[in-house]
Amino acid sequence: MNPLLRFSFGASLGRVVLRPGEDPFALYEPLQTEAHRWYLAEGDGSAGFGWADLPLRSCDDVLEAAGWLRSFEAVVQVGIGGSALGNLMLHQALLGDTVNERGPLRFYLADNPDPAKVREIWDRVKDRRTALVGVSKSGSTAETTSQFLWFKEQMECRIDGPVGDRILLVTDPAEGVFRAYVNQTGCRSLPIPSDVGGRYSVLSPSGLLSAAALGVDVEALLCGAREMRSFLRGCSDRRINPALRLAALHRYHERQGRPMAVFFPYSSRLERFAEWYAQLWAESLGKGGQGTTPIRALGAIDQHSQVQLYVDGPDDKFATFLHVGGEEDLLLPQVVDEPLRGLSYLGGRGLGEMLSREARATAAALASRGRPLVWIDMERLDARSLGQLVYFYEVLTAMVGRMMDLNPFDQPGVEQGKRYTYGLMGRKGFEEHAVEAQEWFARIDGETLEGPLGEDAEVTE
Ligand SMILES: O=P(O)(O)OC[C@H]1O[C@](O)(CO)[C@@H](O)[C@@H]1O
Repeated sequence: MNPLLRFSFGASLGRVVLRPGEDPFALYEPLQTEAHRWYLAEGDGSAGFGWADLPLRSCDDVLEAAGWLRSFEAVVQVGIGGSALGNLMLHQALLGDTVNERGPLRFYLADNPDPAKVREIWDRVKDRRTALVGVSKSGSTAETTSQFLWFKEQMECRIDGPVGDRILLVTDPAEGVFRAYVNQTGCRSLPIPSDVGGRYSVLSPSGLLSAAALGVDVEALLCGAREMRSFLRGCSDRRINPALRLAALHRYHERQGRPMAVFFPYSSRLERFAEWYAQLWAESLGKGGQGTTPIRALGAIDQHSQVQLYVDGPDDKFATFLHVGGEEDLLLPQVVDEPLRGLSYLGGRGLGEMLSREARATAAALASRGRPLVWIDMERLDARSLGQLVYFYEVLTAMVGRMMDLNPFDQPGVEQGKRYTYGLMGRKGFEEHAVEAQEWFARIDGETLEGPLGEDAEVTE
């Protein structure tokens, strides 16, 4: 078994109604076996499977470009979705939220095209020697390309010399506007391999570049991913392979009327991992009327927010607890002040010890109500173990998609919105989409209540 992650499935079935002799794992046996065969065959050559071999790719080009980025004082990365969430996830998990306060290189991610946010980033970097990194698999996403244009223009107005000397684009090797810009200007670039989709690209230069520039050991990250890859490929026993087991449980609980998949890490450093997971899960598996909704939770914060609903609300969720060990603990003092005597049970205990016990307590509370869950123990959180976890979730998601008989690598529902946006922004060739979007929106708008709320309304207590 893999050394850094341990999976416990014991309490995971919860209070489900089983017919005599029914075994949820047995129910899915043929699908599990087929999904594993499909994974080993790398999707039988179907598009989008390039992520599976990313851990085998050399990262020399990333390390070289990261060295170049470190010659700047600040980096602005424009990118969204899979071209942003992986970066934020790696930075938080391995460098902490205060990385900008510590390091000589400041990093800002311009994902949402919100003018206030963009202005704020610019105000922070405009007086520094700044590099502009554009990350986009397609090289055409409007949120990313628009911000690229804006930051490039600001930089052009402010610096001497060609702005291209400060630009690096991470994009498809052959297609898209970003690639055309690289070909035309000769600016620096790194590839996102053509058969790797955005949300599966964190182990490609898309996710690795900023992490390496800020000091993450990306070789250790890839090493962890390689370890998980060999483990999951080598273990075809569906009762031992944790990805196969968990895939069957996710399917089972969806079919049992639990359309929500809660991801509940007990570590502030994994809050963004939950966001990264949510995109991977939702975009890969929400198709054709199927799919479970990923819910981001954080221990212990959500004990004081969502847990009431998980324990006492409808039995419609399947939770994954992720417990992290090996962290530095902070010891609490013995309580001597008279008025604080009621807290003496905390004296001499650790904060980390408490967080860890709270994870157990919450999982136990759910189990006591028959709510299904799976428990993952991470021996410690470092680049290697995170590489294992990332790769595990990519394989799990892909295999669940295969068991659902859908394509886990496309996103037709998102593309519809993208086409409407292009149309509404006046992009040539998307005129019909603009008309269609306006027609649909008119129907939504048509339902607006007449008059501003409160003006004519009689308020009765
Ligand atoms: O990297 P790109 O091509 O700019 O895409 C950004 C994001 O947009 C999507 O295509 C749709 O949201 C995601 O899958 C992707 O991560």
